[in-house]
Amino acid sequence: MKAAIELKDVAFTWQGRTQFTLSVPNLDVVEGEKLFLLGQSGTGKSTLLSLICGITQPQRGTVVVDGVDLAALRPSARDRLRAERIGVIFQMFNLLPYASPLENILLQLSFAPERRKRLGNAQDEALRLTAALGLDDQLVLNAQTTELSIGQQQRVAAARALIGRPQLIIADEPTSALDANSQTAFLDLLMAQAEEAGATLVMVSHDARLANSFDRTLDLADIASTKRRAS
Ligand SMILES: Nc1ncnc2c1ncn2[C@@H]1O[C@H](COP(=O)(O)OP(=O)(O)OP(=O)(O)O)[C@@H](O)[C@H]1O
Repeated sequence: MKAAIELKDVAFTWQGRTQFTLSVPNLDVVEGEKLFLLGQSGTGKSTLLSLICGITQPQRGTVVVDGVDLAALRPSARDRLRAERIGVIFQMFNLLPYASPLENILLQLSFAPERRKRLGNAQDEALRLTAALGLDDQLVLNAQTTELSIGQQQRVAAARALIGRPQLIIADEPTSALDANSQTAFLDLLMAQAEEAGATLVMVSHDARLANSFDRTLDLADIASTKRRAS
C-alpha cells in the first residue's frame, strides 16, 4: 500500500525554545487510512501535525507527504502543496475575522486551483458542507466570522478544510468546541468526506471515545519521544 505520510528520524525544536524537542524515529500512514492520535497535553501533537503539513521544518530527518519530500521544496511550493493536497483544521481555526464564513471557505480554493476544478459551483458546495455541519445558510452568507460562536467557527474551519476533497485531512482537536450531538454529526461528515475522496485522515483529540470510528489509534508517547527540560 502506498504511504500518504512518512516520517523518518525526525527531530524538531521550536526556534529559541530549546526546552522542548520532539523526536519521531518512524511514522508511516498509508493512503486512505484514518488515524486517531492521542497524547497528553504539551507532548507535541500539534507540533507533529505542523511538521506533516510543512508549516514547520524539522532540524533532522525527513517528512514525505504524498510521495514528496517536503524539505526538497521551496517554502512557496510547500505552501502550494499544502493548499492543494491538505485540508487542515487548525486548533485555533485561523479564520479571517472580518470576512464572512463563506468568504473564508472560498478563499481556500483561490490558493488551490486543482481543488477548485473538482467542484461545480463552489458556493453550492460550501453551503452543502456547512449545512451538513449544522450551520444556517444565512449565517454562512452574511455573518462576520467574529460574530460566530466558537463551535460555529470550528465548523466553518472544518468546511474550509473539506472543500474540494483534499487527499489528506489533518484535524487538530476539531470537535473540542462541539456538543455531543454536533460531535457525532461532525465525525460522520468527516468520515464520509474522507471516504468519498479516498482521503487519508489524521485527527488529534483528547476524547478517546471518538477512537472507535478510526482504523488505528496511536498514542504520541508510543511513536515519539518528547524532551522537556526546565528552562
Ligand atoms: N508556535 C510555537 N512556538 C514555540 N513553541 C511552541 C509553539 N507551538 C507549540 N510550542 C511548544 O511546543 C510544545 C508542544 O506543544 P504542542 O502544542 O505541540 O502540544 P500538544 O500535545 O498539541 O498540546 P495540547 O494537547 O495541549 O494541544 C509545548 O512546550 C509548546 O509550548
